[in-house]
Amino acid sequence: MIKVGIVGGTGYTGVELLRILAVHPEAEVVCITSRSEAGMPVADMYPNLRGHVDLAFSEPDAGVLAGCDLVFFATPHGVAMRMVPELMAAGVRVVDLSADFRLKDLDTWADWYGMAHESAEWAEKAVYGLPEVARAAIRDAQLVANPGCYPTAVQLGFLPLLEQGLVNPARLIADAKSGASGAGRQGKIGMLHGEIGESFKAYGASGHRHLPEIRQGLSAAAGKGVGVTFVPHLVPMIRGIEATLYAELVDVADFDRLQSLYEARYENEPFVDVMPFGCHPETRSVRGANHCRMALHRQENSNIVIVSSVIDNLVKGAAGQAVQNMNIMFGLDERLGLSAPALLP
Ligand SMILES: NC(=O)C1=CN([C@@H]2O[C@H](COP(=O)(O)OP(=O)(O)OC[C@H]3O[C@@H](n4cnc5c(N)ncnc54)[C@H](OP(=O)(O)O)[C@@H]3O)[C@@H](O)[C@H]2O)C=CC1
Ligand SMILES: CC(=O)N[C@@H](CCC(=O)OP(=O)(O)O)C(=O)O
Repeated sequence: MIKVGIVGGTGYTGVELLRILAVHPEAEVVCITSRSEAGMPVADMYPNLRGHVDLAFSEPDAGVLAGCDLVFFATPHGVAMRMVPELMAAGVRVVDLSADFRLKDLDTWADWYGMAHESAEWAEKAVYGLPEVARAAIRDAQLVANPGCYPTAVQLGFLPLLEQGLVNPARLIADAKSGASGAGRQGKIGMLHGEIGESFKAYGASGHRHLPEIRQGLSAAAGKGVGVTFVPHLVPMIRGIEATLYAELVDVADFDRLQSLYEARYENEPFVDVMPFGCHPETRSVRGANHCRMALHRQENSNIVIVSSVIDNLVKGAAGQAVQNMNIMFGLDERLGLSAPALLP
């Protein structure tokens, strides 16, 4: 059994980790932290876990965490970078769900996250944990930076086009929409039901912290710098991200082979589903599941390829992908604990 600790257990990604790990045959959660709720039984806060999780929340304790085989950080940015070096020294493996170790350029990180990075050594050594790109490196990593939710949907949708050099890398557009759970559980007026219900808006159009992360991943896939326009939107649903992606095909004759290219690229990926050409994947088809479901389109007589990519932001966009990474790191079947299909309706 893998002894697992979770730092930041009261947030949405923390409780999603618990939901998945509660039925994982090879992992046992031995500690789950919350400073504000220390002492409270987890199942009192989250009754869906009654009968599955007997633990109570506890204060983060470096000694207890150092006794784990793997620690997940489900904390706001700025927390993991301060605690990880000690865990690394103790030989613990870490999957960080926050953005602390995702960017390799630490000046860019500091600009977007509003603080200086405090662990340059581990930012360099961390492996960016998108399994569909970095499976071999994840297997050997001590520290995995779990990708952001929007970056997961956007990168998986664009990757085959960029890896094959089929599109103009300077003009990529990602028009993405997220449910409200993407903003976490802490109270904010802008996230109240009365504020977001029956409404729909763009935000971060002039720049969002996921833009450098998307640019970093897509540039690596293209083997050169890319130009991306990324605009996130907030939609009045709880879970889910839909990213509509646009790219200019260099040679329109390539439209004939795009579908088979995508199918071949993701043929052996247990969590990426390429639907038939022209389908419109729905977020509800991945709700609660670790899948990214996508489909390709061509708009009449144009050279624009459109990819629609959907994920559950809390699963493939966070906790599910984190458990997928844990499975890879420990040499387990990647699908362990993650095989449940989506909830419908
Ligand atoms: N929501 C989403 O869809 C996604 C979120 N993420 C990322 O995952 C991380 C967690 O997100 P989410 O679950 O939404 O966040 P929440 O804000 O809902 O929860 C944060 C958790 O971290 C704990 N925490 C806060 N500050 C500290 C601290 N200084 N030391 C220790 N624990 C602390 C909180 O408990 P307490 O204060 O009681 O200790 C709480 O349990 C974030 O970095 C987020 O950006 C990534 C992908 C998707
Ligand atoms: C709807 C909403 O507010 N979404 C969040 C992104 C989700 C998230 O938590 O970002 P990470 O994946 O980087 O942790 C935002 O726009 O900041």
